[in-house]
Amino acid sequence: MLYLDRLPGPVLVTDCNGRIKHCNCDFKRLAGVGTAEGMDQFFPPASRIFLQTHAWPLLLRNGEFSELYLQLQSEGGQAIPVMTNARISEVDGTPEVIWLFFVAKDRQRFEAELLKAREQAQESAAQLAKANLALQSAYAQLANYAVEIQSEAEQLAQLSHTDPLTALSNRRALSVHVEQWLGSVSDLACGSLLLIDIDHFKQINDRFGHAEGDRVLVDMAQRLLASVRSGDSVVRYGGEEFAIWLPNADLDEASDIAERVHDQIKALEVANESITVSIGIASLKPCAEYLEHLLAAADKALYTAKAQGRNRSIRHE
Ligand SMILES: Nc1nc2c(ncn2[C@@H]2O[C@H](COP(=O)(O)OP(=O)(O)OP(=O)(O)O)[C@@H](O)[C@H]2O)c(=O)[nH]1
Repeated sequence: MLYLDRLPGPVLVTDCNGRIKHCNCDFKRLAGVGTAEGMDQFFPPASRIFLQTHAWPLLLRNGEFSELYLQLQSEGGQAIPVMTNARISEVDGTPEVIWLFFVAKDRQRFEAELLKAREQAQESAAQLAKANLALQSAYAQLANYAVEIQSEAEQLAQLSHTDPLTALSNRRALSVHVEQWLGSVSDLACGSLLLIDIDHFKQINDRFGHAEGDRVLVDMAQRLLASVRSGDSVVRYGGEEFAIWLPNADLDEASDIAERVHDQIKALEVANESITVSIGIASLKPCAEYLEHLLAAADKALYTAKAQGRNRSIRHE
């Protein structure tokens, strides 16, 4: 059939049972001449099944199909991917099927490349998800470290404001308390300070030992705490010196508290001997004075209390 040989591509003509009637030169070059009369011989097993179960039913129902993906088989047994169009037409009253094949090696390569690209994309996505998880866990760890550092900083700040022996606040904390008060009250407010020094403390150490001296300091701290209201600050100011900051207390109120302190420590004894303290009292008005002046005034009053025979409170007027 000369006109079939002139067509640009492999063409096969069969009857409606797949018996070969003609094939052109391009088809023979591609799949060989064949040895049997059925077209099945040109297809590998998988494509034969596909032809029987899908292509033929489609063709017989619709009279044609297009772009079905099949595989032909070369004479050497090699699979050749082809796109296939087929149509039933009548020639002299007899139906015959024309099969057109388009070699689709490129499509197969594109599909393989596409598949590979998809696998790579999936792998990248998995790696990204893994990296994301690692990042999240690193963030969580970082947040934990931040919390730990914050808590350590708070502990350090606490330690730097605490006297290790008595667990009272120290003199650094006193300035913080007074400064805070100065920043928060009106000019008319009045705060007072008691500067308390244990009388003849050196003798306690000398006679009963340093450990006993320490016990007295700890006991003293407890009694001072018991003498004040919440909101007042008891601090260990130095060796055997304590201070009580009384925000919003004037000189009279502070003197009352000093008396309470003397009462509280009456029961504090070493070897049946009572311990006494001397107290200097001074008051502060936020508009005029600051902590150094307050401490200087209380210290002056304390010195006077000692000079006047100890075991007493003296007010700085
Ligand atoms: N056990 C003990 N003693 C301390 C501590 N800090 C300071 N001291 C002692 O406290 C004593 C203070 O002595 P002084 O300054 O002479 O005062 P004092 O003996 O109380 O005399 P007056 O204040 O004049 O009544 C010294 O012997 C210090 O060694 C401490 O933490 N523990």
